[in-house]
Amino acid sequence: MILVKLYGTGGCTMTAAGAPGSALNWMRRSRHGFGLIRITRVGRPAHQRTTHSATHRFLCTKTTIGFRQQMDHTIPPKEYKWTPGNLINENFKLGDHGHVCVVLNRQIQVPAHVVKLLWKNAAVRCAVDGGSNHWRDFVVAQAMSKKANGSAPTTPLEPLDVITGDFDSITEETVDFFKTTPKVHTPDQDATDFTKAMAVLQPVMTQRKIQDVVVFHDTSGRLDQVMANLNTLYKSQKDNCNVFLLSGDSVTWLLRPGKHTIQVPVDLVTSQRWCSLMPVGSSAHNVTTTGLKWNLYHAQLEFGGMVSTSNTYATEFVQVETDANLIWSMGAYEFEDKVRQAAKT
Ligand SMILES: Cc1ncc(C[n+]2csc(CCOP(=O)(O)OP(=O)(O)O)c2C)c(N)n1
Ligand SMILES: O=c1ccn([C@@H]2O[C@H](COP(=O)(O)O)[C@@H](O)[C@H]2O)c(=O)[nH]1
Repeated sequence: MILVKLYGTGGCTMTAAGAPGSALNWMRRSRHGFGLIRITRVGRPAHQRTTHSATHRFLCTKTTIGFRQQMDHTIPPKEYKWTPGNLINENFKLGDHGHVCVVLNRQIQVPAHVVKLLWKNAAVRCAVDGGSNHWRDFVVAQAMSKKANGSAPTTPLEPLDVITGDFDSITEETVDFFKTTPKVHTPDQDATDFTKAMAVLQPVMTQRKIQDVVVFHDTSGRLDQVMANLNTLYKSQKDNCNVFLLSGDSVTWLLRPGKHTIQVPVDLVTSQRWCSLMPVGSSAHNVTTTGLKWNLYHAQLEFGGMVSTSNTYATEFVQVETDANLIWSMGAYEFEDKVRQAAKT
C-alpha cells in the first residue's frame, strides 16, 4: 500500500507551490513510486490560532456593512450563475477546467448513469476512507451487471487518483482492491475526513484551476455526518470552490451573500419538484427571491423563525438575493428515473 501520511502535528503549512514534499505532488510522485510524502496538519497550528481579536471584529463589522450596501445596491451585489442541469440530466461536466469527484462513506444512491458520466468527465477522483468501500462496490456492481446482461464490455471506470482519511473505515479487502492507488493518511481528529480530503485536494485544484467538486454522499444514516458535510460546504468557501453534494434524490450547495441565478431543469419545474433555502449556522436578514412558488421579499430566514422548505418553482430561472450564506437544496434524480421507467413500460 502506498501510504502518504498527513501528519497531525507540525508547524509548516501546505503549499501550492509544488515544492518537494508539498501536498501538490501526491498524485505525480506516487505514480512514480514515492512511498511517503510529509504533509502537515489541516488548519493552522495551535500557536497560530487566534481568538476573535478587535481587528477581526472590526473586519466582520465592515463586511456586514458591505453586505448591507450590496443589498441596498449602493455597491452592486456579487453575482453567481448556477446550472444544476449539468449535474442532473445534461453535459455532466463542470467548469472550464473540469471538476473533482469525491466519494463519501455512504452507499451511492445517485443513479449509476449520472455517477459514471460525472466520474468519466472528472479531472481528479477521490474516495474518502469508507467511501472507498462503496466505490469498490460500485465498480464491482457495474462489472457484474455488464456480465449478467451480456452487454458488450465498455471502457472500465477511470481509476481513483487518491484515497484519503484516518482509515478507520476502509477494509483490508478494499485496501487490497485499490493497492496501487495513492493513500493520504489524515489522522487529525478535530476535523472530518471529508473536510481533510478537501484540504488535500486544494493544492491540486489550485494548480489545475479547478473550482468545482462533485460529492457522492447520502442524506440517510448519521445526522451528525450530514450536518458536518454541510459544515464542510461553509469551510470550503475560503478556498473559493463550489462543492455540490449529490444524494439519491437531491443536489445541495451553498449560496454565498450576493445575487444568484439558478437555471432549473425544465422537467423539475413542470413536475414541481421541491427546493429549499436553509439559513444553517446564522440568520439571513435580507432575502429576496423570484421564480419560486413561495417567494421572499426582504425576508428574515433563521432557525427558530422562518425557513423555506417544501418550496417549488414558478419559472425556469430562480433568483435569490441574500445577505448571508444559505444552503440551497433541490430535489433531483429519483423523479427522472421514475419517468424513464414509465417511458419504458
Ligand atoms: C468539540 C469536538 N467534538 C467532537 C470531536 C471529535 N471529532 C470531530 S471530527 C472527528 C473525526 C471524524 O472522522 P470521520 O472519519 O469524518 O467520521 P467517523 O466516521 O470516523 O465518525 C472527530 C473524532 C472533536 N475533535 N472536537
Ligand atoms: O453516515 C455517514 C458516514 C460518513 N459520511 C462521510 O464520509 C466521510 C468518511 O467517513 P468514514 O466513516 O470516516 O469512512 C465522513 O467524513 C463523512 O463526510 C457521511 O456522509 N455519512
